[in-house]
Amino acid sequence: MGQFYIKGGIPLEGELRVQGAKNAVLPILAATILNQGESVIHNVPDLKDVKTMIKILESIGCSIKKEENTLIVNSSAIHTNEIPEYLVREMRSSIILLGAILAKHKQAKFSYPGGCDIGHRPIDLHLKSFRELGAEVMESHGYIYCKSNNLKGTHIQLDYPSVGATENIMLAASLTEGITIIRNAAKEPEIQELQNFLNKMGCKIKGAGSNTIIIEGVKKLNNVEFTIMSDRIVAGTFAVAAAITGGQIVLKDCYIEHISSVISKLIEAGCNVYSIEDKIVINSSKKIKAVETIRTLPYPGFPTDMQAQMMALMTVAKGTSIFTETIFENRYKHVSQLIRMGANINIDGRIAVVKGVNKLFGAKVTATDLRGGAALVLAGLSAEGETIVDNIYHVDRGYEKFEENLQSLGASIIRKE
Ligand SMILES: CC(=O)N[C@H]1[C@@H](OP(=O)(O)OP(=O)(O)OC[C@H]2O[C@@H](n3ccc(=O)[nH]c3=O)[C@H](O)[C@@H]2O)O[C@H](CO)[C@@H](O)[C@@H]1O
Ligand SMILES: C=C(OP(=O)(O)O)C(=O)O
Repeated sequence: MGQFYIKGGIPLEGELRVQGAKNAVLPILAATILNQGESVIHNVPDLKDVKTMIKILESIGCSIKKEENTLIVNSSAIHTNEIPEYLVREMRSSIILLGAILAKHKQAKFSYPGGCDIGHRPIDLHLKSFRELGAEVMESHGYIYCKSNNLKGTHIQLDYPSVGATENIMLAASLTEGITIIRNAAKEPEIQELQNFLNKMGCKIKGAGSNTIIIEGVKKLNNVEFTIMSDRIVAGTFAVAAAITGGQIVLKDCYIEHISSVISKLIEAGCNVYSIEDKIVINSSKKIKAVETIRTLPYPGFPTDMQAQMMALMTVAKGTSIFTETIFENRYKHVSQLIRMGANINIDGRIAVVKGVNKLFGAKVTATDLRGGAALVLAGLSAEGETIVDNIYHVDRGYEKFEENLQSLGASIIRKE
């Protein structure tokens, strides 16, 4: 399953280019099946989830060429709308293919998606929206059966601004006759990125980034070439790595406005953070102050995908921080592992109270999910002695060359298979 061996206590220093965004590239890869032609996608991060998405696309008949960080997807010879169950179960994002397959192939059979164990993660909003668009959706024996001969543009009011449901509706509606309006849509930058990609392919979508998205269905799409934006969660993770080690780093090719909620907490914690063009500079003196409250919220609120990493930082801050995880009900699995390293954390339901300690101590810990695993690596970088993080395949879902990038900033971290 792989392990990281980390020797803590080295302040990180240097410059790093931030990888392409996982949560942008996955729905965009799903969207490549819409044009029945060629999509050239640059800045694709080399991640386990991307490899799974490639396998899924190949399993339905797409041909894919990889040239370094560029993928060329040809979707002209898709021969089935059934995706092998073991691939669907490998990651949550497989569900996004349902919207694309419905739009293009009018029929789909799917099992429920898998992914990290961070909560129940229902897909009721996705399925309700497909029904509102006119699809027949049936759930039986663990499978979802969808038929969509009569899709029609409509008004969809989401009960919650779900990222995945918003993306799925955009994909399903893009080739659907009429106008679809999504209200209470998710506003994440990855939604805007999907809109940019789809419009470059010939779709007519506007409003992404606001809570109302308007999709005018079109009949045919064209070939497309697109470059994936940088990953705001990876940028945030490295910013915290600098903060927790008392380091000074520069992150290149990223947009500070995408992580302003994280940056404002780092500034509150005593770090000096600013941006110059597409670079973010983070200076930390290691005298971290506790941030009183951290409440995860849909964008532009504090991202749930940064909660674990920020908690690792608060374990060594002066004072007490209170975390409220409002998005996923089971996203505190890293807490028991941080406690093994000497952290003082108490959980009551969705609240975690973190009392800062002077230092953490190296220990053998287990990654239980993607961001929780990254948080343990950050804790290890600051801890006294050696930390061994087990089950790092979780971390490989979202971080390209994680240990190599940390090494380039001076960290002592090696991978053992
Ligand atoms: C690949 C990707 O982009 N993943 C991101 C996406 O996940 P994902 O798209 O799964 O997240 P959602 O925004 O859909 O989920 C947010 C909340 O809504 C609930 N919900 C969602 C759909 C639904 O049909 N019913 C329902 O109740 C979920 O259980 C969760 O409590 O957004 C999350 C929230 O920012 C991030 O943590 C994930 O990294
Ligand atoms: C939870 C995450 O991803 P996914 O939705 O792909 O499980 C994440 O990126 O932190």
